[in-house]
Amino acid sequence: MSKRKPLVVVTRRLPDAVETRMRELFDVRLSPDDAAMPADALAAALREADVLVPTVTDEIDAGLLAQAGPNLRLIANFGNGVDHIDVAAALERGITVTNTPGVLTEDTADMTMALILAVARRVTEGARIIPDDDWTTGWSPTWMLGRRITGKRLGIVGMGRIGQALAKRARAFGLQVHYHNRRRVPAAIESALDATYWESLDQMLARVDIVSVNCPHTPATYHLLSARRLKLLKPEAIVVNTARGEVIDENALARLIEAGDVSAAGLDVFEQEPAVSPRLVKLARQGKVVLLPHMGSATYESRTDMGEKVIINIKTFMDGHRPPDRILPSML
Ligand SMILES: O=CC(=O)O
Repeated sequence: MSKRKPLVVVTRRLPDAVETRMRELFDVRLSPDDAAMPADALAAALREADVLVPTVTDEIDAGLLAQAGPNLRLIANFGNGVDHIDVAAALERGITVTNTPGVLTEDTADMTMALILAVARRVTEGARIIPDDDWTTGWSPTWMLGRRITGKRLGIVGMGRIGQALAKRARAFGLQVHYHNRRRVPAAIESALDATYWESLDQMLARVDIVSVNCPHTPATYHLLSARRLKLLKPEAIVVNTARGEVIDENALARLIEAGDVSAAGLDVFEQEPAVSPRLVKLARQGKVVLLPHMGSATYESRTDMGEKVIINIKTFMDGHRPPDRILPSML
């Protein structure tokens, strides 16, 4: 009697090469239309699948996990952040959860640097002027002035892989690197990055010109940049976030920018994606914030490599071994 092949259900379209490989390796059900999976379809997938491959757009909470079928053994997330999955509830049910770390580090750090430059030098605002036929006066000594970044202080909140990759880029741009992290990074890394550690996030925030959020969203980092902490920033400070919207109190940030207490922001992530606060959208129209639709890892290379990581995690798991990118309780 032939053994049933495990069913792998994928919630969104993945790069062609990844889908082709999955078809070769697994009994796979791919997304026909790339729409975010509605909750009832997600529940049905959890009931049927042996392996679920979700993305950040799938909210997998304890209630949904309670409906999982007995076959569901692995949730192989396509993406680094797993804050959309109740991992503790999954682990309690004996379901392994994996992610795709490492392969999107450089691209996300690039996008963070791009946002810093875009905000400080008004790149997106400037880029609209010619297509909108608004360049009537020609070059002017006092028009479209931004802020120099060379010599300024960058405060990185979360000095993991992406934070460190950002620090390298920032050094090349002549920024002074400061950071806050749960744990101080090893001295060799700190000295290679010429980075100054701040045990107190509050103290760092009061001293930096640019703050970049590069930590995961966990219960401990929810609204880490709270209204109180954002108020510690200098009025000319720029806030950048390519991690998760929930780490910043988005409404408080919008209020402070409206009041001129914080200068500007570059955000790639939001608290209620894909909905974005109308206040932030208004500020974007006024050129005070740059908003990107969650594009940090959006390169062909990252997305293909993420898919390969998902495949390796599934394959290793199916072969009876521990997949390399398991989320452990200590990471939650
Ligand atoms: O946001 C994207 C990811 O977590 O990989």
